[in-house]
Amino acid sequence: MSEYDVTTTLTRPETEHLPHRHTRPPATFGPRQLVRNLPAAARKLDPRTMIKNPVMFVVEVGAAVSSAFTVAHSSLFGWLVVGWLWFTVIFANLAEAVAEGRGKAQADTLRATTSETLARRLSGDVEQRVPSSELKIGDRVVVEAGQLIPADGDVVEGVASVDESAITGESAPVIRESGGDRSAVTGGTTVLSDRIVVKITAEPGSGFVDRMIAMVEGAARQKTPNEIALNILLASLTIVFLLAVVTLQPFAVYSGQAQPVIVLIALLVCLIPTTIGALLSSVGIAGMDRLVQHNVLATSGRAVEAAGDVNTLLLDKTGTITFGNRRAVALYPAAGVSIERLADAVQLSSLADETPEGRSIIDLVRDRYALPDRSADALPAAEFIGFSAQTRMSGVDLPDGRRIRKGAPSSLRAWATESGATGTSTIGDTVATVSAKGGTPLAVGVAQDNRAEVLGVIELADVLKPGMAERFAELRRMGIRTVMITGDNPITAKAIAEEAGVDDYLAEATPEDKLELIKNAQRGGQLVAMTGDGTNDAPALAQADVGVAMNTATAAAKEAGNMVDLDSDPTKLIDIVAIGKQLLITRGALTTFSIANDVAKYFAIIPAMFMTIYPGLQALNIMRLSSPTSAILSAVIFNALIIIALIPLSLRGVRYRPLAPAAMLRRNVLIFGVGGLIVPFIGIKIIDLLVSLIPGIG
Ligand SMILES: Nc1ncnc2c1ncn2[C@@H]1O[C@H](COP(=O)(O)OP(=O)(O)OP(=O)(O)O)[C@@H](O)[C@H]1O
Ligand SMILES: [K+]
Ligand SMILES: [Mg+2]
Repeated sequence: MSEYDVTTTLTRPETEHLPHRHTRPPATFGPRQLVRNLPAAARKLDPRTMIKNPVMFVVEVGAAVSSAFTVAHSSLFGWLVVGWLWFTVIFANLAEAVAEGRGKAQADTLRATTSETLARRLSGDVEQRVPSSELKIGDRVVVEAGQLIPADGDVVEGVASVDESAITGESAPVIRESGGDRSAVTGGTTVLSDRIVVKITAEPGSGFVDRMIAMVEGAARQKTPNEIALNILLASLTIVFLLAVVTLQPFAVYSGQAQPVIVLIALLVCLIPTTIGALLSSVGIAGMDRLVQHNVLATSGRAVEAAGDVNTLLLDKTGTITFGNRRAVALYPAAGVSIERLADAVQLSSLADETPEGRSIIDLVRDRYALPDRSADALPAAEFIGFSAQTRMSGVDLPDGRRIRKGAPSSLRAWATESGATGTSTIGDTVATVSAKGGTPLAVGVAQDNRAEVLGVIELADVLKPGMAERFAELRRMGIRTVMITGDNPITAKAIAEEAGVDDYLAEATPEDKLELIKNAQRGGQLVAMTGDGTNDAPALAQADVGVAMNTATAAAKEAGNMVDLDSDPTKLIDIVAIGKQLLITRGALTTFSIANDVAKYFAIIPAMFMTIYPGLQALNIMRLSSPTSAILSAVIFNALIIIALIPLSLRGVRYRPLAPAAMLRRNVLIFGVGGLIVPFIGIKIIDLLVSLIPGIG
């Protein structure tokens, strides 16, 4: 094996890829937020909005009926109950409004990037200045240093460094270039150097940032299947309690003490699961919001929940585990082939290869082998074959009948054999050596008149992002298996997999293989997360339960996934999983608390309510509440205040600890179940002591 060039220096990896733990400061929560969001909470009183939350809708109807009843039979007790019933509804709306309000602040910052600019649209080679709002999909625009990119698109010409801090909050510039997996640019970001031509892929107003705004504002939020199921359960409980309260009345009538409507309504509101009914949606919104703080944008609440239960993580190699700027660093001719002949073939095969790999090959050949500077235009009759992830090859068919190809060694060998190559290839050793150090070998071959020959190998080098091994170990501790999937050959895959510390790898994977792997895992009951950046990852990103596209990814990949990591850090999944788990635990804890709470209220107030009718119940009245009216009013007040008291928990989430699920469950049932049973007794008693001081109540 001969080695000609190992001195080519690697381009410095982009800082954008470094897995830094970028977090935005969490929004603070205090009484001021509550007051500021009161108007928004009041707007939500519209019954058409309320009906989406059946439990709180029942409370609103109850409050309205009580109001009418109290107008007819005015009493201090009546007006106090009516007031607190309306507070209950408003507090629930406040929880949601506060959660949404935090997103609005994010949205305002983002909206600043969507301002109108003058775009330099190309028609043919002529430049026209048009307002960015008039751009259409498919338009090509020129953007130069210092200018704003007018809308989302793909770079089709040139390389530039771009300042994306407006959306990522990260000030280090990123490289965007045509051809590869780093071609996508976002409207509202600024070109810092050079000149690029961008082909618009989204109409202004429906681009990435616009979708981000809709997401963080909650406008695009839909209830997840879990939330819908829980809502159905809560609605059913509400009906059960409604029946229970209604059937109380015949007993009361029988004993000559028919209860006023307002008392029955108050009792009903106390018994139905208002706590979780009020906080359910803010828990979901807060989960999304916590992701934004970690620089992750989720487009589906369902994905956030699924993240909490993920047990397999698939990762693309190039651009995800490695930096993704694979550069050609050396050429190795096969035995009996001169370096000049190899270099010439390599150049011809790459003249029209617009991938970053292809361009780096041209740079290498020109810099190191001083070949005559050919351009694709100088070979008008040549037919260039672009790279595809399916063929794993690219090349050229020349007018003289020669067909040159370069590509993954296995694909190239198959092509060479098909094209008439005889004898064994002499590049095996080189392929093995390059692969063993984690590089990507590309084999080069030529075919003419039923004869084909393998000419040598190009070495592409790529660098692992730092800190991968420790973070994959952390994922392992969380019970998540990591699998690297790559289009690269098995030896390269093995070398990188070992260095990165993933549990398993799949090499020579086509986009279909990636998709199939995910479907198989899902059939086996696994919940699968996938991170990737390439257009060839898009089908897999779409199929995965949690599809996280790197921010550096192509538009297709970003579109297909249900999350985008603005930091392009594949190990961000650790945070995503923790946030998902926290969301599930918080919701479970609040549901447990809410139901335990309601049961306790039943036993706290029923004896007090009926003690004058059935003096025997006095024995059960362990709380010694001062009077039936005081008992009922206290329970209603407690029921409303507990919502306000738990808003911070619903926004912040229950503290997540990496415990086994069973231990976690036990812990939560204990704290929130038992807590939910005890707290009302104490709370209602204290409120009763205060309320009984009011003349006419006690
Ligand atoms: N420009 C190119 N011309 C010819 N062959 C290429 C070119 N770029 C890559 N290849 C070959 O095709 C294989 C698949 O490349 P691709 O970028 O699709 O990988 P992938 O499936 O995205 O996996 P990963 O990104 O994890 O490496 C590479 O391993 C390489 O052998
Ligand atoms: K309740
Ligand atoms: Mg890729």
